[in-house]
Amino acid sequence: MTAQIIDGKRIAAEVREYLQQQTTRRVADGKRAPGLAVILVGQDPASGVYVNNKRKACEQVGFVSRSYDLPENTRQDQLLALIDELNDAKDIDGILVQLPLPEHIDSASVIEKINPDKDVDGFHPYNIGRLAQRIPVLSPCTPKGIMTLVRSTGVRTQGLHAVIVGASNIVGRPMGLELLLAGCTTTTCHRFTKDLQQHVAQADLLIVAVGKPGFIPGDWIKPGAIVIDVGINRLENGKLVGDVDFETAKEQAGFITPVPGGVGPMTIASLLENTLFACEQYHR
Ligand SMILES: NC(=O)C1=CN([C@@H]2O[C@H](COP(=O)(O)OP(=O)(O)OC[C@H]3O[C@@H](n4cnc5c(N)ncnc54)[C@H](OP(=O)(O)O)[C@@H]3O)[C@@H](O)[C@H]2O)C=CC1
Ligand SMILES: Nc1nc(=O)c2c([nH]1)NC[C@@H]1CN(c3ccc(C(=O)N[C@@H](CCC(=O)O)C(=O)O)cc3)C=[N+]21
Repeated sequence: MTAQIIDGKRIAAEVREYLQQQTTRRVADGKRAPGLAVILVGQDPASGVYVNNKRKACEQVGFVSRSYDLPENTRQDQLLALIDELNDAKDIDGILVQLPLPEHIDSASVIEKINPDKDVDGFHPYNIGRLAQRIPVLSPCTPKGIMTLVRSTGVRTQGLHAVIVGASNIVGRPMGLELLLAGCTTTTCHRFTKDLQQHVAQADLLIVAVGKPGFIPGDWIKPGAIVIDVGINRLENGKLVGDVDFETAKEQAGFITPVPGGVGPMTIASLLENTLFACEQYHR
């Protein structure tokens, strides 16, 4: 069996197309375009690429994007002061602080400083709490984008056994919540999980977000499963690969996302969706 490829690049382009139409309509109605502020502290090359992709996507759909590239040695109080200023800015609907932050800055304090109404990453404890209670919310972009990809397969999520490998704040844990809300029976695996292979083999829907190239071999995967590979790993030869061994996995899975061109573009599309939502819901 050869898996159907879930084309995240195409689905993300469709979402952006819709957002562009909505933005054009807003502006024609005399309203302002949604505005996103993106803050990058330091020079991490990978973060630089993602941040640029976000800025480009904003421009493409007609949003206003404001960029703040701060030096590595920025103090926490300076970053918090900038967030305060953006919390008050009338033309800014979303604030994104690229993670990871340099070690001398406490990311939890930074995230909590963002006005929850402008927290388009959906990382603020208020928004995570709302998500857990199924109240419409700004929800974390990667899990949100993955839900769009899963729905694109046409497979009903209710009753599926979803196995998530990785339990980070930004992907694994909120992913478990989203899938629980979608009616899946969920298992979240992490560093201390015993017999990972046995859990993976039971997954009708497998989400992998660990950050280790080829971490999940194809022959662990249940035949016909939906496989979502979140990992972004740059090999020494420059090639970008996921956490799942794609070549062997596509012979087992029913559906699979590629890297690149799978989850990554959807994360950005979901960020734009959240920015429009924040604009319409909170700051019309
Ligand atoms: N495509 C996209 O849009 C995005 C891609 N990414 C990519 O996804 C990957 C994961 O990112 P992120 O969640 O931020 O990473 P983190 O490093 O924050 O989290 C990794 C998770 O994997 C778990 N883990 C590590 N080793 C093992 C192991 N041997 N067995 C089981 N679990 C293990 C960790 O467990 P523990 O909690 O016990 O430490 C942790 O929960 C990275 O490659 C990142 O670049 C991330 C965000 C968005
Ligand atoms: N506050 C915050 N919010 C985030 O959402 C966030 C973050 N910090 N820190 C880092 C991770 C990672 N992440 C990605 C976004 C886009 C691609 C992406 O566009 N990927 C392309 C390829 C990119 C490339 O060529 O390197 C693809 O998979 O096709 C990847 C990864 C968002 N994250």
